[in-house]
Amino acid sequence: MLEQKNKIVVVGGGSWATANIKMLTDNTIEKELFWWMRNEQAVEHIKTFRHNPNYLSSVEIRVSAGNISSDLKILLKKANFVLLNVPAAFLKEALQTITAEDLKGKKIVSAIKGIVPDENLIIGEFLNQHYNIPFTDFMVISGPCHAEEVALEKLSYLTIASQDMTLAAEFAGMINTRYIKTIISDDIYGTEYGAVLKNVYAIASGICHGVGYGDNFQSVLISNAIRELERFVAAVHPIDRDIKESAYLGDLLVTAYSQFSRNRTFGNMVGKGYTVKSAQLEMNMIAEGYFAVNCLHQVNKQYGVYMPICEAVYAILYKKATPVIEMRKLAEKLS
Ligand SMILES: NC(=O)C1=CN([C@@H]2O[C@H](COP(=O)(O)OP(=O)(O)OC[C@H]3O[C@@H](n4cnc5c(N)ncnc54)[C@H](O)[C@@H]3O)[C@@H](O)[C@H]2O)C=CC1
Ligand SMILES: O=C(CO)COP(=O)(O)O
Repeated sequence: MLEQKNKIVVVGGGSWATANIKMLTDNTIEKELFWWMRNEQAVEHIKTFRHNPNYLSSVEIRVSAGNISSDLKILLKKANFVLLNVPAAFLKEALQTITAEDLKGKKIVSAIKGIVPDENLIIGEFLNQHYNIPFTDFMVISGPCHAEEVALEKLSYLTIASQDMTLAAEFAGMINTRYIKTIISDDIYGTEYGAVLKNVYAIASGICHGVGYGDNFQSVLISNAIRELERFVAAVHPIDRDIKESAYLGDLLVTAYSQFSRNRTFGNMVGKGYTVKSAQLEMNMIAEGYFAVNCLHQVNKQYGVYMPICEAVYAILYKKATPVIEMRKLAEKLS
């Protein structure tokens, strides 16, 4: 039997949350949306003016004013789907007022492309270990898709991954629109880790650009990056997958080359000589790869995968290695 109306709470107030709200409201399947963000001022602004003041401000928000709140616990009581959209580094903080009981029985979708710091866990693992979410109730939404292009209704493809493919198809049906096509997959580990890694490679791409390498070198860097990504996901979750699919290669390409990429922009600043702190302050947006590369460095101690690009980015961001020297050393290892 069809469950009444789907009720979805979107968690997070940044660009991707705003873009997801747009997709969900442009999609014609009947549903009720709730939106949580921590910033009270932004909540009041959106209720009054129907636009997010801080991110993707051009998007008209069509969520009932009464359904937008900074109280997550209350919103969760009304929802059967939860779409997580805060950067991984702030996920614990965002969920600090709730318990496993508040999420019990709900279907959780992660749109986060990061690793929870300190825990060194991807989102599915984190929710499973800390909130008892069964993997069969968990989905990942990923793929090459910048929020800014969603705002412009540029044709984009998203992959919904879940161990329960029927559930993935159900959620895909709730977000596809004229400009969003959906693909479903059962590879939650590869989809999550692939998205985490491509952010680090986009930082590497930005650093290279910042220190003066051209398109010729960038293409060699990225072709090495997809092989590094493939080695790592094969070590963590060895299943038969085609790394050329858009959730893996496509997402790497868009993030490494797009003008909209936060990770590439951040890397470019670091390559040009900004300190990590000053680049972060200047951006007002989050480059997930900065946090992820530290976590990956720890996680890979267990797997021992050869990851020269990740190690170069780690050395630059966490060990104060000089970008130009580190990139020269990396260039010797690429083929
Ligand atoms: N923006 C995009 O095009 C896409 C983003 N994603 C993923 O979506 C997730 C959310 O990223 P975006 O919406 O892009 O973020 P954003 O960079 O647009 O916005 C930053 C977000 O972080 C929050 N934030 C900043 N500092 C904070 C703090 N100290 N404590 C708590 N929260 C804080 C802000 O409230 C805001 O929600 C990330 O994992 C990202 O990788 C995935 C696909 C596309
Ligand atoms: O994941 C993204 C595009 O698919 C967004 O990447 P950035 O966070 O680097 O902007």
